[in-house]
Amino acid sequence: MNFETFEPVYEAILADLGFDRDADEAARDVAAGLSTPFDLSRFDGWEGRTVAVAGGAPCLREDEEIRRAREADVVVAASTAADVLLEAGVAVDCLVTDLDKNPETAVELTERGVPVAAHAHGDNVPAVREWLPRFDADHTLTTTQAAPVGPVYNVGGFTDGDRAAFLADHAGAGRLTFPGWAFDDPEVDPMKARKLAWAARLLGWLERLRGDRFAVLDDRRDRVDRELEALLEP
Ligand SMILES: Nc1ncnc2c1ncn2[C@@H]1O[C@H](COP(=O)(O)OP(=O)(O)OP(=O)(O)O)[C@@H](O)[C@H]1O
Ligand SMILES: Nc1nc2c(c(=O)[nH]1)N=C(CO)CN2
Repeated sequence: MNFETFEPVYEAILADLGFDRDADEAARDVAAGLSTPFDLSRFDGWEGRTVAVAGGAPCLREDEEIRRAREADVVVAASTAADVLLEAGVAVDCLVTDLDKNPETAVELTERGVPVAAHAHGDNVPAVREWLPRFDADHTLTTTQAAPVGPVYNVGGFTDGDRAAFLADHAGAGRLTFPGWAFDDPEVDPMKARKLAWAARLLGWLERLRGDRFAVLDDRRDRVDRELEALLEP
């Protein structure tokens, strides 16, 4: 997805969650100064393949969810999903993170040559300054939710998990599966619940754009469809 397509939805997210576009742009610019270009053709091998987009819900630890990740051709892990999968012996092909929970895992993965998509936004500039320089730049894709500049990319998405799905889609992924997702997780705080509601809308948008249906949305599709009608109406 290009930024022009993403921008109206991005603006709606900012308005709903009270985040500031100027702060996102400032974070992007800090990240740009600490980044080198990343060749996205590196993900060409994902084309047409089954990609598991692993989320950070507690259910990821269940055997069935681990199995779904293991069976995929490619595993893209959002944030802490990487630690759970690595512990279970499932190889991770890419980590998508905004650096707030497991940056040490990200350092380790880039050192092993596994690409990490590191996201800069208005509320994580200290983490960007601290951690980006520690990553192996050859294996670091820097992302923003604002307009892309130079070595900082935006292929759509907001939370780590849905950004991972947009990245997989951008790379031409075939089937997408979603182990470790729970939109109605009673354990999360109110802000996280609102972010998860956006993750659901963004995945709903992505499945429409792909002409696809993600089983992970089956219990929530009516609600997401209603919300998308309001969001995407001209
Ligand atoms: N119940 C859930 N709790 C947390 N994350 C979930 C859940 N269900 C799906 N996810 C997806 O998994 C991703 C990784 O979750 P995790 O809690 O490990 O990371 P996070 O660093 O807090 O994510 P973010 O910063 O994007 O909120 C989230 O970004 C979200 O897209
Ligand atoms: N400005 C801002 N942007 C974000 C934030 C956040 O807390 N602040 N959290 C995200 C995923 O959790 C993604 N983007």
